[in-house]
Amino acid sequence: MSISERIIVPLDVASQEAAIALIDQLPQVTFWKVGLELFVSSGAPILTRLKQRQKRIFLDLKFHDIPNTVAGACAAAASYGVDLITIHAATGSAGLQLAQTALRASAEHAGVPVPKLIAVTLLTSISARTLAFELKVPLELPEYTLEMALLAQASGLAGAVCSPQEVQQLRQTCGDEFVLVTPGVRPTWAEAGDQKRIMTPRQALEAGSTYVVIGRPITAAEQPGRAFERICQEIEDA
Ligand SMILES: O=C(O)c1cc(=O)[nH]c(=O)n1[C@@H]1O[C@H](COP(=O)(O)O)[C@@H](O)[C@H]1O
Repeated sequence: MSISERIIVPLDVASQEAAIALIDQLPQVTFWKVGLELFVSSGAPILTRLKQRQKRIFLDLKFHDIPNTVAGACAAAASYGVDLITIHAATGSAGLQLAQTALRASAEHAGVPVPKLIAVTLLTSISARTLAFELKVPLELPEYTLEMALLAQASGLAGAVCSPQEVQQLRQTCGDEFVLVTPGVRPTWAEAGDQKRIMTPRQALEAGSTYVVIGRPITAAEQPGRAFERICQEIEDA
């Protein structure tokens, strides 16, 4: 995989028109993420538009519900023929297992490749302080994310989403085949914004990320194409 193929760019915009404009502005991006904002506002047609352009798709709807409901949602998502789908690890093993089984059956029935189901361990906007004092989780943050990744792996999932700060530990424990996707990635010249547990793209890939998700440093740049190229160059110069 080339460096540019390991960068997933989110289409965090509110309309299909805005999404298409961004896709056409960044022809060098091969892997796009469709998240809650765009999918809720525009629905599935954006997936068809991406496929027409031979793009890979990360359908990031972060499912979190009872087992029967997440399984149904994963089955529906899998039938679109996307590459990656997210679910919260906190759904628990019964839901994760049922979702994985339903997703596989649905993809096979639709005759599309089976998407990789990956579990969000802990959102990258959550700090150690918030985990302890708001969410009342009695584990240290690195231990909690590792436990969530192991739960996902034991439930048959293909990978996990974590911050770059935990990715090295997860890579060492979960092995080379486990897909690790890290948002919360910021070049030194970009603002952190609401992300709390950040690293640079190069550090994240060196620490073991399979893919990095980089949004606003690219999409909010004056020249998104140049920002994307600059990030690729900074990784390659390492
Ligand atoms: O699942 C995700 O992609 C995700 C998980 C997470 O823990 N943190 C996180 O930021 N994301 C997504 O990654 C993207 C990050 O965007 P930027 O902060 O603009 O780079 C957003 O689309 C988030 O929805």
